[in-house]
Amino acid sequence: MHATLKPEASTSSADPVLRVDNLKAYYQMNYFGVSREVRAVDDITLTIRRNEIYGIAGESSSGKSSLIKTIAGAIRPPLRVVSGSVRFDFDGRTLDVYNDPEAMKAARWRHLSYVMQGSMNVLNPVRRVKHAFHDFAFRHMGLSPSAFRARVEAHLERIGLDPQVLESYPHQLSGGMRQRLAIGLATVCEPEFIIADEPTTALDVLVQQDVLALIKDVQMRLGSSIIFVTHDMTVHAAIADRIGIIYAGRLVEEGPSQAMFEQPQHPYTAHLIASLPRIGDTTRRVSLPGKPPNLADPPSGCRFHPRCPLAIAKCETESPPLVPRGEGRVACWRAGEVAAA
Ligand SMILES: Nc1ncnc2c1ncn2[C@@H]1O[C@H](COP(=O)(O)OP(=O)(O)OP(=O)(O)O)[C@@H](O)[C@H]1O
Repeated sequence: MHATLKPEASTSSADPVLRVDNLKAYYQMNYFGVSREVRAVDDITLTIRRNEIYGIAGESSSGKSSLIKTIAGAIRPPLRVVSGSVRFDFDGRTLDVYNDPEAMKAARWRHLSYVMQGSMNVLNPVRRVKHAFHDFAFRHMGLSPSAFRARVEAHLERIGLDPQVLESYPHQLSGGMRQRLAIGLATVCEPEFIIADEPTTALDVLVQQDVLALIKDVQMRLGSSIIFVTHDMTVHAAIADRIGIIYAGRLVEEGPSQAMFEQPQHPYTAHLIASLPRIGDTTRRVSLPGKPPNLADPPSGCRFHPRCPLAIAKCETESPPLVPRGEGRVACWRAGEVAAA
């Protein structure tokens, strides 16, 4: 076991392991000589505690993947960090993702791992699965080749895979097995922090349940923190301790999942919850009018106001700050008037 990877005795589960402060990350675009900025991550501040599963929700193009890539330090042009910071606390030391590239490189896989969107397809189709484990994890574990193989085999067994899969080629495995392997790869070094982008989206419902149970199990066993993205609120309900709701590049609500499902504070969250199908309820789900805004030219004031059933004049001109409310935070001038879904 990596004794140094575990939180020190003096740390408690209330300590933040990730602090994101006033983070802005924009796509710098150039169309026929005209430059534009797509404000995909626009002034996000959040913290994640040890042993916590934090879900990020929001509709397509709201900026979820851009946020999570920026947190993972996995951005490439045209996306760039404009301001703000992303800091992890590993083993009592602060890792400043955008100011310490060497420490970031050393932390990858060992302290911090990233299951990117479509990661079940990252396995090289012409190489046996064992090579992926070797390429990603061997140098971080400080083990002899035979001890490393034994460790990987034990890990695969724990996550419900026959160690024989190491000798397979990716095309010989089902989508669910490949997604399990992607999670296996991300967790074999027992990282303190796991970042996952849509880890279950491409899977059918039964396999999805299986993979969710696996993520939860790995998190409980390792005591890791997880931040994950999905647009699927039922997945958040199943595994997230807290949820952050993103709308047009901004965090508009955050809180413990149960409280959020019982009493959403933002009209957009109320809509996301109300649009979920319910067993036995045959009434039509109401869809939200309009489209998500263009992030190169977002609406003034509250970005949700053109689609909001509660909007008043102030919402068009003044952007509501994200302020504490109940057990979480919300950015809405009319938060007290949002009806439970
Ligand atoms: N490579 C890119 N170049 C320019 N703009 C981009 C790029 N990737 C994403 N965007 C824009 O950034 C904004 C946020 O996109 P992002 O993919 O982060 O949203 P998302 O919430 O993860 O969506 P989805 O659920 O569909 O993956 C969108 O307006 C999108 O068009």
